[in-house]
Amino acid sequence: MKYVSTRGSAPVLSFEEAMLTGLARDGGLYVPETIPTMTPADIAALAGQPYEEVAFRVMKPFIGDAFTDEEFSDIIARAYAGFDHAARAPMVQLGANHFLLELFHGPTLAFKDFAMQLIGQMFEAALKRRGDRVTIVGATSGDTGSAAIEAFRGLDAVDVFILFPDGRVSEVQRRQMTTPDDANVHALALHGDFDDCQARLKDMFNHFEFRDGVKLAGVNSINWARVLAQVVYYFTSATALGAPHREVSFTVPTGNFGDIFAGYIAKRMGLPIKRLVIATNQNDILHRTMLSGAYTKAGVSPSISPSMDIQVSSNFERALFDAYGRDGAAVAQQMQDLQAGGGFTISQGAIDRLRELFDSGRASEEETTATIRAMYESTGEIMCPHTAVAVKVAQEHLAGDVPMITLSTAHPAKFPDAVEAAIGIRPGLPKHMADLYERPERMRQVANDLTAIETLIKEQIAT
Ligand SMILES: Cc1ncc(COP(=O)(O)O)c(C=O)c1O
Ligand SMILES: N[C@@H](CCOP(=O)(O)O)C(=O)O
Repeated sequence: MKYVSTRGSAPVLSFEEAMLTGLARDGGLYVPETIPTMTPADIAALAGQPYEEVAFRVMKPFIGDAFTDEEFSDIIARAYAGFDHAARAPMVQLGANHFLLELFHGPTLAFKDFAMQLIGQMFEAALKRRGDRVTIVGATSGDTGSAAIEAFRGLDAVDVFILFPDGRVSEVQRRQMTTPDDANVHALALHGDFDDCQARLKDMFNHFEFRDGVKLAGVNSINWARVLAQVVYYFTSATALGAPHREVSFTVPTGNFGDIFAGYIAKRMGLPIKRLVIATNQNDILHRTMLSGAYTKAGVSPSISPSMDIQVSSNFERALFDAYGRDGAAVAQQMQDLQAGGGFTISQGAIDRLRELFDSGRASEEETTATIRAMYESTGEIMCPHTAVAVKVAQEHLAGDVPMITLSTAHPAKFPDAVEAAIGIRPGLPKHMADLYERPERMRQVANDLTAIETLIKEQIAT
């Protein structure tokens, strides 16, 4: 399996090279050259299998010969051993034909653990074999950072630097990033928003002298392996509800478009997904784009679902690449327009193709709070604000007898203020994090300035 860049002019790589490379050298994102498919019989055979077995069968065609079957099985087993639910991604029913897919049973209580625990294991195995070490830099609006730190802390072959927007993540998210005391972990509070963090990260990848000097690697959904790991739970949940004999739809709380893009890949692989619904908070650039065909940046306004406070949605580029018939030059032009002028207009053909696949909706702050309250009152379910955004949008897209699966992306205890404001109950942290508020914090403030960030990283690596 080979990987190509969405901008069409970077080297074609193997799975392992793409995983260790992160951003393509032309500024694009790696995607598989072709999408492997599964037959209805292959999909039917997944029903009732353990999560780990489904993960192996779904991901194996994408990884080529990066790992032997035995190595890959062991990697998967280790990745999910720390989850606190035997099903890994269990479902609960919210109402007639509406299901919640709980993706917060990993160590840091968000869906990011599904991919990050796996790529932590894959990086370790690949770097050991190569006798190499890398510098991982990540950008986070709260959950990617904590999951990355948990997955890579204490490893000899990596230093991890996480840029988070100062004051714009929840206290639990911040403490998850600032309290680990491992010497290879560095939490950097950047003076800006998540888009600034992600833009500086991409600047670092595009600054080849720095990139090559520190052997930069990425664990954001820039990294194809992150997206791949997230494809698996679309299969486990859909087959549990009758796929491939029955179509299902998904609503996904969306920011950087990685999670919903994983659903798109599942569909391309043959999973009978009827609709993929993009759910945004008040930072609704993706919903506006689907309505108008114009991707136009507005300022980020902080919300009670802070992990989705994003305006430059990285993986949308991967969807555009396919919508433009894999024309890398067309994508490169649109990305240049975004950088230079703050937006671009999608061609009629490409937006039509996107609308064939995706629906969209938004939830305001008030609607998010009202949904947390209504769901608690009607089902007893306590949900995080990101999940509530998606539930509100999903309710607008319930259609007849097609089951709707809404992704529940974080544990409510990561956002206790928003939950308490809605229902008067402050969700408690699980046992392994019970002393989070007592642990000492360690972080560095950093300006939204490429040179300042690169200098800090180089200094830390040298010590
Ligand atoms: C809790 C939560 N929900 C939803 C999202 C949005 O996911 P994506 O960025 O893959 O669209 C994020 C951030 O990625 C998140 O942390
Ligand atoms: N919401 C994310 C933002 C980064 O997304 P990623 O999937 O590209 O890593 C976060 O919580 O950090």
